[in-house]
Amino acid sequence: MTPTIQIIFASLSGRNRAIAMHLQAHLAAHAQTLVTEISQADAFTVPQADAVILVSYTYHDGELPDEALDFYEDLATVDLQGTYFAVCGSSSTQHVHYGRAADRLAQRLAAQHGVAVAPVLKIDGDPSDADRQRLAALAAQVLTTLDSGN
Ligand SMILES: Cc1cc2nc3c(=O)[nH]c(=O)nc-3n(C[C@H](O)[C@H](O)[C@H](O)COP(=O)(O)O)c2cc1C
Repeated sequence: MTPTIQIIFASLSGRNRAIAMHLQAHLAAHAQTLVTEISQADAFTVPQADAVILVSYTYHDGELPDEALDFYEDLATVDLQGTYFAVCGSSSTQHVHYGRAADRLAQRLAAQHGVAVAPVLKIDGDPSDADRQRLAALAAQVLTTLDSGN
């Protein structure tokens, strides 16, 4: 059966939106994909997908984006057993807490018993060609995991 993958992104200036679309482009031929901006995402429906990929920038002083807070809080009451996940995002090494929002999202997904398919993938600023390859590899890893898990 065709797996379903939800891609949820937070993006202020567009990098993480583009990353979400890039991931979708790699996944769409093999999975049913749904891309949602995080303030519009419903944490309670995440378990309906076979896998979820969160894509987020980091803001303030290593914090989650403001518009991600409701989703993050709601997630704390959701059982993600059997849901695979990956987290990635563009943030900036110019800041002390590089990409910490991505780490926090991954920790929350794991705390709710989601199954990580890969380590958090952090991108510094605009994705380079190498970063695009790492994103493609992440997408492939999600598909491989779903293929072997279903
Ligand atoms: C006010 C401000 C605070 C930021 N704080 C952090 C931070 O603490 N850690 C980090 O890794 N990046 C930080 N960033 C960098 C953003 O996460 C980075 O520019 C990211 O690529 C933005 O993604 P977007 O284009 O999807 O909005 C900050 C950026 C701004 C403008």
